[in-house]
Amino acid sequence: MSATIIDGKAFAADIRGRVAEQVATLKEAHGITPGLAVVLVGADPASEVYVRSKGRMTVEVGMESFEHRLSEDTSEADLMALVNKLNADPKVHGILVQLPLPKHMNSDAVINAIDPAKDVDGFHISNVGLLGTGQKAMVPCTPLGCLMMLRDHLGDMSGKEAVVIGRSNIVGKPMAHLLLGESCTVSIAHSRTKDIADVVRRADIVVAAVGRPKMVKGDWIKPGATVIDVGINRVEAQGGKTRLVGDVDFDAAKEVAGAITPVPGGVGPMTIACLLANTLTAACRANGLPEPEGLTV
Ligand SMILES: Nc1nc(=O)c2c([nH]1)NC[C@@H]1CN(c3ccc(C(=O)N[C@@H](CCC(=O)O)C(=O)O)cc3)C=[N+]21
Repeated sequence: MSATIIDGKAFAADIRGRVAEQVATLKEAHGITPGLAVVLVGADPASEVYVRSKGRMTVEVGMESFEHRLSEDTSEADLMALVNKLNADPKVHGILVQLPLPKHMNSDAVINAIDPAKDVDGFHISNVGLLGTGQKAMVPCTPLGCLMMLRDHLGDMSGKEAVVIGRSNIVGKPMAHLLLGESCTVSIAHSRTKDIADVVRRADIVVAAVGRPKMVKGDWIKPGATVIDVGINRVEAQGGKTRLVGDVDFDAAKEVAGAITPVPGGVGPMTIACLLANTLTAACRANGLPEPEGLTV
């Protein structure tokens, strides 16, 4: 038996279409154009690619895109000054400071300087606390995208065993909170987990977010489980080229799983779609308007 392949690319395009419709309505009915500011410090080539595609898709859904590129040796004080300026700018509804930041900066301090209402990454301590206590928050884009795919594929998840592999602040921990919100029984496995294969084998839902290529083996997967692969690992391929692989051994896992997301074309495109959804949500909330439909938790 071969698993259903969850098409994140198509799903993300659908979400962007829904965002675009609601942006058009917001413009017509209220004269509001949602704006997203992306700040990139330094010139990491991978980050450049993501920032460019974020900017393009922001414009495609009818929003305003503001890109700020700062040199690698920018001081933390100068970055903070930019964040404060964006906080005060009424045309900016969402702010994303691309991570990782250069080593001389304190990322926590920078993130926590963002107005929580504009924190479309959902990384501010205030949003983390709101999510952790089940209150209305800005939800981090990657876990939100994973949840949307899970809801679409499974519907009701209550009582299911979910195992999140990875305990990062940007994926693992918020993902666990979202799954708890769906009434799953949630475990978080990580590098120190004993008998990780056995822990993963109990899962009806596996979310792999460790950043280690093909770490999750086919025989770790319970037959019929739903597998969400968050990993985006660039590895050497033939002819001196590189290619992207996930944290899951896809070819083996797809023979056992009920459904699985591919890499590329799975979680990655959903992350950007959810960033746009969060920006729309932020613009609605900033103007006291109802939440966009079908785009929030
Ligand atoms: N403050 C902040 N927020 C982020 O959300 C953030 C960040 N910093 N830093 C970097 C990571 C990475 N990230 C990705 C988004 C989309 C794809 C994506 O669309 N990937 C495509 C493939 C792209 C390719 O071919 O390289 C896919 O998986 O199909 C990947 C990675 C967001 N990040």
